[in-house]
Amino acid sequence: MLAGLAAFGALGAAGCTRVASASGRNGGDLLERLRAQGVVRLGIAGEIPFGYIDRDGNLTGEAPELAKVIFKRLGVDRVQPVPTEFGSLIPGLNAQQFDVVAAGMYVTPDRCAQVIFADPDYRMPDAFIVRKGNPLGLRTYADALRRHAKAATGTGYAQIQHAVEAGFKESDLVIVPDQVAGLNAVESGRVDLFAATAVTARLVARGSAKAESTEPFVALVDGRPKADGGAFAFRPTETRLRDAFNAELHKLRRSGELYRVMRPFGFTRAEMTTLTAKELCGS
Ligand SMILES: CC1=N[C@H](C(=O)O)[C@@H](O)CN1
Repeated sequence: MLAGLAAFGALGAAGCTRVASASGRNGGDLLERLRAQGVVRLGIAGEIPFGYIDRDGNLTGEAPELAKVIFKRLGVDRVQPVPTEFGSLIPGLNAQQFDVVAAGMYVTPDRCAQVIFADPDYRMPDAFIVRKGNPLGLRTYADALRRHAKAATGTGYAQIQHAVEAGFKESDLVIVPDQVAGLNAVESGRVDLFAATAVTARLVARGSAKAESTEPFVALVDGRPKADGGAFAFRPTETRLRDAFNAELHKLRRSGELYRVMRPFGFTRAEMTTLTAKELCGS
């Protein structure tokens, strides 16, 4: 199920851009349009297990699989991937390159100023990829700061903020395109750690002879543990689509099907959550 990630570069979505209809801009009828088209375009970031293309060329991951179930219930039969870098997901969504972000994106106040989120479908701590044996003993951002570790994370990742909250200067962080580049940077010794979601770190380091993932840990904000939950993101005008999506998500959660969809991707009951987007947006 967790088959390898097809190589993604920073694929643009050229050719996918289209001009929003007036009603699309004011949030009127995207759901109706998607129903008529029979297809919804999902922005993904090539990250196992969240959203990726498997070795057979098929779109999968917790978010696309959930999207398939939910959009079918909403009357949209097909999903179509639009791969891009994680840091390009919000700009791509707002530039109409795809209809929804299906990449397990954390709901953060900064992002809530740019997009609207469904409620989180999972919660997750961070972890590091470090050299085998963890020679610097890096278990948290505070450890990494104390040990003057060279820290890396991915473009646009929430972990940039987590590291900065712990005292790192943003300009001292090495920002790489994705988790595969992060693993390579650790393996080659260019950096001491790559910070990611715990499940990303675990899965990308699995099988590496030179690197391993640390135990999961919760990032701190203002000295307090930070709750991180990942969700689908929509353009700010698309409240009707977001609300319809949310209603189906809640039904799946209540019936236990949400967990059944997510479990094959390495999620456990500990990662299921009742956090809301509103709570995580801070409003
Ligand atoms: C699924 C995911 N979440 C984090 C974020 O939302 O920034 C980053 O670690 C990138 N990948």
